[in-house]
Amino acid sequence: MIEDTPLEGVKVITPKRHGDHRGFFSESYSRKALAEAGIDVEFVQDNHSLSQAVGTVRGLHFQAPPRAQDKLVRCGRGALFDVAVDIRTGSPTYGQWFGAELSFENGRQLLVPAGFAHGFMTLQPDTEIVYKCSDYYAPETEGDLLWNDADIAIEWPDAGADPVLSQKDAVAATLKGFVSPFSYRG
Ligand SMILES: Cc1cn([C@H]2C[C@H](O)[C@@H](COP(=O)(O)OP(=O)(O)O[C@H]3O[C@H](C)C(=O)[C@H](O)[C@H]3O)O2)c(=O)[nH]c1=O
Repeated sequence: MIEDTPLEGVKVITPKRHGDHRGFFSESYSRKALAEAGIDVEFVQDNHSLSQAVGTVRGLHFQAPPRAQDKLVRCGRGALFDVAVDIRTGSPTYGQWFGAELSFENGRQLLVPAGFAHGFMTLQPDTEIVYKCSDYYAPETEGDLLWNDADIAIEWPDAGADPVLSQKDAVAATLKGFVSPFSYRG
């Protein structure tokens, strides 16, 4: 199932699970199935990270053009609140966010297109995130925005009362004064 969200191009994707007495089987990614739904992205790199503490926040991150990344995000173990923020200058939803709980249990995935910052907060210990990227890691093009920026005003779950952050994320830029490398092509 592929569901639209209020942000153009951000989709919630829930692949079918075939359950039986052993457990389940799911095609967690099919380029053909996505293309048939009008989502034609060539992913080239898979990322996998483990966050041990509940309330770990990673983000809000992006890579700037020409190394911008589309991401297809899922939760391999545990649960997390995954967020996309529209940072395309001129977009009618600039600065707006969409979030969804992704978990091993619900099998839900979030498609975060290039032009959107991405971040998440873990909701269970030892949560693993697995995501496909449409371009390779290019640290020289990385940008970030503060996870709790007052103007973006993401309604994070309570688990983030005392978040675990990287040093980089703790001092990320605010939306005020941010000059986006992305422009909206309506
Ligand atoms: C992103 C990345 C990182 N690394 C290395 C660089 C560091 O030595 C180590 C940790 O990197 P970082 O602290 O940037 O990892 P996260 O904080 O999880 O960053 C990611 O978190 C948010 C949610 C994202 O969507 C991005 O994919 C990415 O920015 O992995 C690599 O070798 N390749 C990579 O593609």
